[in-house]
Amino acid sequence: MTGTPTLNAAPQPLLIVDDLSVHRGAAKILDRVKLTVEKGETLALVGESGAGKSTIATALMGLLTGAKVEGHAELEGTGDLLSLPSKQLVKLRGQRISMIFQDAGAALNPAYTVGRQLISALRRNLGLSRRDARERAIDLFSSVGINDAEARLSAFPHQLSGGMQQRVMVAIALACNPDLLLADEPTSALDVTIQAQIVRLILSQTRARGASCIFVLHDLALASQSCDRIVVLYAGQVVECGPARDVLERHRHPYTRQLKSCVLEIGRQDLEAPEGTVPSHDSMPPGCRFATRCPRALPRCAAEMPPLTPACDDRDGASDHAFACWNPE
Ligand SMILES: Nc1ncnc2c1ncn2[C@@H]1O[C@H](COP(=O)(O)OP(=O)(O)OP(=O)(O)O)[C@@H](O)[C@H]1O
Repeated sequence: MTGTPTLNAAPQPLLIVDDLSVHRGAAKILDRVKLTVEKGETLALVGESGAGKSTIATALMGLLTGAKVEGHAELEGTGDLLSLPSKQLVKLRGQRISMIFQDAGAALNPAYTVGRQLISALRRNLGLSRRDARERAIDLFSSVGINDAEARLSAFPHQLSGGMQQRVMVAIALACNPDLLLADEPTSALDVTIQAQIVRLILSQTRARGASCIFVLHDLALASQSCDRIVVLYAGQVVECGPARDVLERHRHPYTRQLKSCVLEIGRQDLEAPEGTVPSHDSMPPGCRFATRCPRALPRCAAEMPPLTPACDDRDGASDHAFACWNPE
């Protein structure tokens, strides 16, 4: 028998996104986005409003409407999510990949109790009996910190606080032990005092299940504290990516520096807002999209798009830290 070299083979990533582009009419909302999510890893997508973070998450869920999607998103054992027939995608949602939305109040159905919404997800996806699904729903509610879980099953969404509604969404998203959780700024509609609790809850629950998570965040500091790797997006493109610590402490792209100083210096009188505005999607420059706001821009930057380049500055190339800039820091 001929041996096959599988014993020492590197584990396959859970998700490989390759050249994901999204067009809405003439506007190119995402431009050849590449990212990889390892099994059990938490990846943060950061960037200012309009960078395309939610579009990535929604495209992976197959929920984008009115847009042309190009590229590939290989989910291990499933194939390309972007070209799966919708019947297969429906089956996959909840079971292998699930999403927590920005506003739980809007995502939950106001006409049904939260228990009914969770129990029906469990019955539909796992084929549980009504009684087993109810028991599992109580366990899930308890595991996400909902007190008096059994009684809360009969609450309607409007009877719960925003934080409780988001805990319900976390329970529903994790109900069927998905391999990949997409969390799209799940705390943006919440009081600051409970934002950190919900972020911690999502990360601890995903990690406890060995699942991977793509976390959409505005806040680079929060991303670096809570996630393994970071992808920084600007105007639909990846401008820097790598291990969270490298991106925060050894950033090379001037935009990452600006994001970082916005977070670290917020509240200071001398905070320097980036000058200029993000170019409009239907008239993007041929070169770097950040060039018009960049304090380090060279003539070349406006004319030629910089490719993602390995940073090679850390741990003998063991890190996959990379940046797209002609004049990096
Ligand atoms: N349904 C839509 N129709 C038209 N344009 C859209 C639609 N959804 C998003 N866009 C545009 O796509 C771009 C990316 O939006 P997206 O919501 O993905 O950004 P984001 O980084 O998640 O921003 P935010 O942090 O504000 O949610 C924006 O310019 C937005 O205006």
